[in-house]
Amino acid sequence: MATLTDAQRIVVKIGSALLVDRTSGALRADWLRALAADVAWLKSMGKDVILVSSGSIALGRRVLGLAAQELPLEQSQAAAAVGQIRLAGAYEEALAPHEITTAQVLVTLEDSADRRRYLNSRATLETLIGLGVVPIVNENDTIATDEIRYGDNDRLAAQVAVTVGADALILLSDVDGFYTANPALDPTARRYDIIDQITPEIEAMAGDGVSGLSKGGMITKLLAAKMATAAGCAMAITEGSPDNPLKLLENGAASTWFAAQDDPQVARKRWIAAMKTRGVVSVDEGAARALGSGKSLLPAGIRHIEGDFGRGDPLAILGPDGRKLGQGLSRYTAEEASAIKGCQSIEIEAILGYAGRAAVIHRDDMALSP
Ligand SMILES: Nc1ncnc2c1ncn2[C@@H]1O[C@H](COP(=O)(O)OP(=O)(O)O)[C@@H](O)[C@H]1O
Ligand SMILES: N[C@@H](CCC(=O)OP(=O)(O)O)C(=O)O
Repeated sequence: MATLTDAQRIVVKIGSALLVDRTSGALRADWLRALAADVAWLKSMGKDVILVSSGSIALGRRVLGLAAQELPLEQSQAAAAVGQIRLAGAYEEALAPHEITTAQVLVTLEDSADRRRYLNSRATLETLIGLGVVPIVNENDTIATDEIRYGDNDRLAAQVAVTVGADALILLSDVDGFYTANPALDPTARRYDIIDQITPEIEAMAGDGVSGLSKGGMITKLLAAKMATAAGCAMAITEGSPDNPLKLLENGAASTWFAAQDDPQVARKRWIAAMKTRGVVSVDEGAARALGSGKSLLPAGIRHIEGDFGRGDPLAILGPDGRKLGQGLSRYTAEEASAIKGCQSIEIEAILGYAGRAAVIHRDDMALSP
């Protein structure tokens, strides 16, 4: 079974019901302080931690004095705008005593559907993580309308986990795992310790949530599990409400783990290899050798560029003899790539007029042919 200490990059999703007291609507500050201690413990082991936290609507509705039932879209957007400041502030305050810097990252469904925006958000998250920051991610509820929103943070958290190549996704919930039926309604329901495959039988066991503050229930958690595990990220559901839920999970607290189907890197490369290419980049002998030994493609090794492609589009990579070496995602447009081909990376800024990335195709975005 997967464990937290085995994972190097961990995404933790915190549901509204954990962060906000159900009756008073107030922030559960003591619980959050204990969670911050868990995050500090993981960071002290050299792990990368990304938090995906719900709670902006629940916090904001209390401040605005809005009713406890389902709000019309405009009101929930207003509540999110008010609550998100408090939400991010609360994490900053809780993690500061551990000398952990936080960053607020608000995303919408479109940020992952549009490849360019996806790559940009990936680069930002990667930079933050590299600087030791703990990103606090939520959906940008204030601007996301129904057609363009996830609406639940389970799938959003899975998307973040896939985007950053995490190897563990932990959903802290109000239930300690996945049961044969909704345990709130069926006292005979039994919990699974581990689920290797999400079969139609498993899917049929997932029901809605009943907490009133949350969205999605088990249905969105299973969708999240499918996304994460297919991309090589193991996922756990565990009860989040006791203090220090991550330490408890590591010490064997009840949970359900969904097994990763693949290594995250392998899954990502398979995804890239299956894309329809939008252009061609032909490279010289030296670059072909460099790619073969796992390096990124630098402008210096590029001979020709073909096609009309944008940043993030997939390109076929051809060797000097015209043989296809593989394919990868371009970090430049066709126009930019043509302008910098054959040049040293250090010259990019002078040629384009702005500082770009050193590689035209980064090795993480490249799948070489077998
Ligand atoms: N098969 C199942 N196993 C466990 N919980 C289930 C199942 N089907 C439905 N549920 C419900 O899903 C709830 C968890 O989802 P949700 O209320 O959305 O919480 P969260 O705030 O963590 O997103 C549980 O409390 C339970 O009522
Ligand atoms: N983005 C919304 C939360 C949506 C959501 O998924 O809520 P939950 O089921 O509590 O994780 C918010 O911050 O209020």
